[in-house]
Amino acid sequence: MTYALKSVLSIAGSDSSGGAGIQADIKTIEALGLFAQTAVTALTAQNTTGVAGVFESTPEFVRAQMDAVFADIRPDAVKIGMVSSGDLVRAIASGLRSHGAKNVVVDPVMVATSGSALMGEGVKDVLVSELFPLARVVTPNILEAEALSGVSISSKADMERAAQAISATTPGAVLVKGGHDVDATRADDLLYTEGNCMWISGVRIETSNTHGTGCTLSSAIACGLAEGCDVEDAVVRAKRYVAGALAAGLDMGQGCGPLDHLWALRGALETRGSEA
Ligand SMILES: Nc1ncnc2c1ncn2[C@@H]1O[C@H](COP(=O)(O)OP(=O)(O)O)[C@@H](O)[C@H]1O
Ligand SMILES: Cc1ncc(COP(=O)(O)O)c(N)n1
Repeated sequence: MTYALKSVLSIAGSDSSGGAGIQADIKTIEALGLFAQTAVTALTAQNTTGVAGVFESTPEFVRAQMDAVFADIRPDAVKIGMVSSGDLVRAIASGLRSHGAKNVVVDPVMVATSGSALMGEGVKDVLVSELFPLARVVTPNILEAEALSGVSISSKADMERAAQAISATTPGAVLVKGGHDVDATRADDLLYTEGNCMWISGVRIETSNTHGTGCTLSSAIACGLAEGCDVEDAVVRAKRYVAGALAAGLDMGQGCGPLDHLWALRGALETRGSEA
């Protein structure tokens, strides 16, 4: 018997430490049973404590990767992560348009969990004008939502105001993620679609090992969309997957450590790890 899988293309940066970026995306997509393809926008020299260097791909070479992917195994959804320059954003937008890409999830990655900047000055405006119009979902965290909306966020009402402002820049849904600060016991995310606010609730898991949560969430959302879920279902399922990966208790590295992307399969694997 032969078979095919639904495929998700991740257009994002490589994280040498394996917890975020392209590496998180591939692990997530494959763990959820889909087929991962990639277009690498940059290499980062990074670990759980910070980013030591960034080596950007050229816009032409990102486009060449996209063309190669779309010409053969056509992706059912596309996730966009770290894009560090305006020229890269423009090349990606042009590629998405000419291939008629569907189910585009844009994660407007600006700063790594460790605090290092991943986006150049002025790139935010190009991201908004070029990529947001093509998105089915955009997924800013609190800091990114503040930068995109100009609303300073310290409450759930502020998250709603920011989402409303951002939604003026995209035909897609806006998911403002609640992983940072607003509530000490909850990690509730706000999904803003066509003028409606819906809270996707989550209990805050007590851990500092959150490197790659946003990358993991956005690629899991892309998986749901690739499988034909509506946006709400895709977000609910993705949030459940991230919560499991955080709650698993993986503890590695000296800073904000990675999640366990294979948490749901761990019992079936021969390698079960050892106590940290
Ligand atoms: N400590 C936590 N417990 C439970 N869920 C979390 C926690 N931290 C983040 N999340 C969830 O992970 C996802 C990514 O959120 P966030 O960490 O805000 O994004 P980013 O990685 O882009 O900063 C969201 O669904 C958020 O609610
Ligand atoms: C290459 C790359 N892309 C994205 C992130 C953001 O990670 P997070 O999901 O923790 O916000 C990262 N640290 N490195």
